[in-house]
Amino acid sequence: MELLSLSGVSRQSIKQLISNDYLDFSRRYTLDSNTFTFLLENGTHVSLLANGILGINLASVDKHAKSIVLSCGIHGNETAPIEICSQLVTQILNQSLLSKHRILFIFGNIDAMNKGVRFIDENLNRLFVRTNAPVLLNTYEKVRADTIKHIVDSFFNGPQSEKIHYDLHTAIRPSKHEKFAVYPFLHGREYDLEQLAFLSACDVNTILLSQSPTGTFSYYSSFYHHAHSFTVELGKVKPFGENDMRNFSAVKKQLIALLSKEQVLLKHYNDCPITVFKVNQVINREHENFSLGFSENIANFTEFDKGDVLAIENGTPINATHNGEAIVFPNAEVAIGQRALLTVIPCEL
Ligand SMILES: O=C(O)CCC(=O)N[C@@H](CCC(=O)O)C(=O)O
Ligand SMILES: [Zn+2]
Repeated sequence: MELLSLSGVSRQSIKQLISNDYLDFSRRYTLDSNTFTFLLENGTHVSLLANGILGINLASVDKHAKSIVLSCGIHGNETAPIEICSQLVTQILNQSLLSKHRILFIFGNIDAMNKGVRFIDENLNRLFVRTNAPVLLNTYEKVRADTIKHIVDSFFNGPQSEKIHYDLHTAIRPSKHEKFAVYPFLHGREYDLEQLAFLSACDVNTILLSQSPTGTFSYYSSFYHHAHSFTVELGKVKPFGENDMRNFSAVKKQLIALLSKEQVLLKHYNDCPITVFKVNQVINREHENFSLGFSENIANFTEFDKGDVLAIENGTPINATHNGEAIVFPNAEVAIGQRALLTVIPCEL
């Protein structure tokens, strides 16, 4: 799907296009002017800040209002989260959902969404870094990451309030824990048990504690803005229209509660059936000659024993260091220098 220009289209028609079908609008049209804002009858301010990036603001500042970023489509073929967010936007625009909080809805990689692929030139979810290094090649994703970072920075630098970011994904392969979340490395800050109880209410009962900085979007908002941030994996990648939305009813219900209530009522963390893992190894592909030590299509969280070969790089094996060490996100085809798999081991919080 080629993006169409909005130049020459009246403001009223743009408002109608956005309100009729926001996902379709985002996939079809490119925003030429800087921003486009309109007001709903219930007082909600809606601002289109860039292609696929929509800000929702309250009529008046409320000291309880949280600042919530819901991102999806950072990988273009991970469609279920895009459909969930698009349904939430529709409910806000048709005023069946009144948000009590500031929200930023982000469809990450619009071009990749339109082509049904993970990315166009490079993995967008490795580009959430701040650097002064000269840009050698301005890929679609580099430009998009800059736009997203800029908008997220001004959103989180707005009114001081609780900051939350759920970056919603689906995984390439099946998983022994269908829904799970990556808790970015906190540099010594405390884990937030209420956040984990919220994720549990969303049916996300497996948490991976990252142990080092990364270039992911959730790490970016966590590190630079001290937001409660997570990469949330909601199931397996499927094309648009093929997701069984019943699998996401808990997450959708909880997101609606989060947006529409001042405070969501949650179980205590100790009463949630949460399993916690910590990252044990981050195995990067450093050479052309790199292969996995197991079949490409085994499920995430498949366990290995100490000494088992997890990958072979330039003839050198990389082994599991613990019994029960499990693999997550294996992908031998990543660009050189990027993460080819994670391994995790169970831990306590
Ligand atoms: O299924 C896969 O191999 C990839 C799924 C995915 O996109 N995962 C994220 C995780 C980000 C994080 O570690 O926080 C990614 O790889 O970008
Ligand atoms: Zn993803």
